[in-house]
Amino acid sequence: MKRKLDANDVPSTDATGGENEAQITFESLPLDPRLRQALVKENFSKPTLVQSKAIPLALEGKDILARAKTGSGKTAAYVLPVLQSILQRKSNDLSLKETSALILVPTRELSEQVQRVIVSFSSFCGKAVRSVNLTQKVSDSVQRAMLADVPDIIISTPARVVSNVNNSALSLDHLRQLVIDEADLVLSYGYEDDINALAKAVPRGVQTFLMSATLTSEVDTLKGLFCRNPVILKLTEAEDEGGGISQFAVRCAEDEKFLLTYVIFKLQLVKGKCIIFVGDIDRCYRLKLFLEQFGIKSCVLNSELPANSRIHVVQEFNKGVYDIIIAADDQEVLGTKKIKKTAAVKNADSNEVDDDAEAEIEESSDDEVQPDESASTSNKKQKLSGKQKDYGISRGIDFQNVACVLNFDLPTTSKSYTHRIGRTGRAGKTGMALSFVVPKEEYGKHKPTSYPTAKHDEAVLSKIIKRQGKLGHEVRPYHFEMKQVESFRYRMTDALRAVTRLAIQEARAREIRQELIKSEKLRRHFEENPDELRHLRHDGEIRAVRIQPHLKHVPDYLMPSKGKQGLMAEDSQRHGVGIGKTSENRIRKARERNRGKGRRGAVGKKADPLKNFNAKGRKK
Ligand SMILES: Nc1ncnc2c1ncn2[C@@H]1O[C@H](COP(=O)(O)OP(=O)(O)OP(=O)(O)O)[C@@H](O)[C@H]1O
Repeated sequence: MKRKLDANDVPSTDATGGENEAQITFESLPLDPRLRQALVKENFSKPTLVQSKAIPLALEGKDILARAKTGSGKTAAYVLPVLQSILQRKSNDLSLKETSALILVPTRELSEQVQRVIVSFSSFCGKAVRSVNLTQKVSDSVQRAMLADVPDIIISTPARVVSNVNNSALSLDHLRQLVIDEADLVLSYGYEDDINALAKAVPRGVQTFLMSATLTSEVDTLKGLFCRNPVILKLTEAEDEGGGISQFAVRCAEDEKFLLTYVIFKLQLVKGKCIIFVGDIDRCYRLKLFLEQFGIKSCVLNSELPANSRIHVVQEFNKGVYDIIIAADDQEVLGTKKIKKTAAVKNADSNEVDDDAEAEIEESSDDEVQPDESASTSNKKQKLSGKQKDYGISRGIDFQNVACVLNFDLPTTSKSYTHRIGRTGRAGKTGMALSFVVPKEEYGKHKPTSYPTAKHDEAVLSKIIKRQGKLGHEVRPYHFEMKQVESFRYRMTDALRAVTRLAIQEARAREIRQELIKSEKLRRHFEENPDELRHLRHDGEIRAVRIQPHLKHVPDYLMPSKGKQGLMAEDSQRHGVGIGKTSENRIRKARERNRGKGRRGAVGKKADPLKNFNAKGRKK
């Protein structure tokens, strides 16, 4: 039955993180020893703000509506109370079999991610906790069998739950806890009908958690549908939304974006893992192929890749197989675009005005983030609004240990910027955000590579600066010593020239072909038609990019005499963008290796045509 409650019946509690509360530790929380063991294994030494506020209240059985920034640890804030409650009930009756917790998320990726967190936190619980992710790709009969075993926890998109409830494979009769993670996205991803159906199916009295990075009218709707007098946690940490992250903006022309990216990664000016955000899918592959020319490995993430591959890419990045991930916020691709003034969005619980709702670029594009394919058809047709599209692909995904976010193409809104930079500096760690900003006068000068939204960069940057300023954070200008960097231009141009439109299309198609080859669904078809598989494999081997082995190393004469520091203008050197002794040493060693090669083999100065060219063409 529907449990529409009027939130005004009983006043909600509003907590902020600014208060100087007694420090809560995990030891001080009444958690099962098996969960404590898992916390140690996971290196969770102290709770994050949202955890220290939400867990004690949740353990008391309160409904929670928590807004906390991306990366603030919201997952454990509900997973621990959910596990605790299951273990507590089972301590009285180990044979208890009931599905008592339902966790709803908007996408398959998030389902997988949440299940991984549950598995690691219940790793010392033996068979006491069993969870099933309904979005995994298994046959209906396998899924039915898993559900017949009555798992304790279901993680799913709303659509999958509804279809399993409708065909009686899943019963929600014994549900005790309901979590809606990324609550602000769930409705906008086209699950409205499913959510309404669930509101009727969920029993009265279930403890509800609504976790969200922003409080929107969608969250308010969910609160009305599922919550009883929730405790509302609006958490703003001192280091919230961009705190702990050093933010820099580099004004540069379109082609300089490529030049600087080459220099930054080839000379390892940035240490650690990096997410590069670009404006669309083609840019993803252009940059990937460009970096490949210099022997710099990266992987791509975009909405064109099937969900399975996206999950795989993030896992590989998290495992350290790749240090660079190039993510296309392809929701930002503009078919027709215009700047519109949107009506101010009212916050869910007050008359506060969300100042993100200022000027936004209205988008009309065919690229959509794909929610669960089984979302109600009518809703599936519903396009995501510009605001929701803005940070669809990476939102909520836990990219681990990201040292730097590079906005190769600036996003179109300050809110999207906040979400992008939230991929670094997670769980109290520090991070760096570097954004390329194309000045108005530079826009359009470099046609083949110009990105259409770049003409708004300066306007967007002022909004970003304003928003970050309100939060007490500074976006500082960063200057490279362009005279030094220029010496790398010839190589940059050479590499960029090799990355033709055809090469990009080929790389894009190749990625999809690989997915076809890997597809479970097509396996039988390929078994029956081996020639087709052979053709696909063969096509995959064609390489449309000219190989230029000489680009893979950096000749000595290109390095400034002062080392890498010489690439940064003096006012920016003190910010020390990732420069450390270790990488300086790496460069020194690389130079020594190069020198060694020159002596040993034929790759000496004279044998390198680029060096000869430069030696004549430039003053050294
Ligand atoms: N108490 C803690 N100690 C150490 N690491 C933590 C702690 N809490 C969370 N983390 C780590 O911080 C990262 C971010 O956590 P999580 O994904 O739960 O954030 P989130 O708030 O859900 O972010 P998003 O809104 O992007 O989904 C994860 O890698 C997680 O393992």
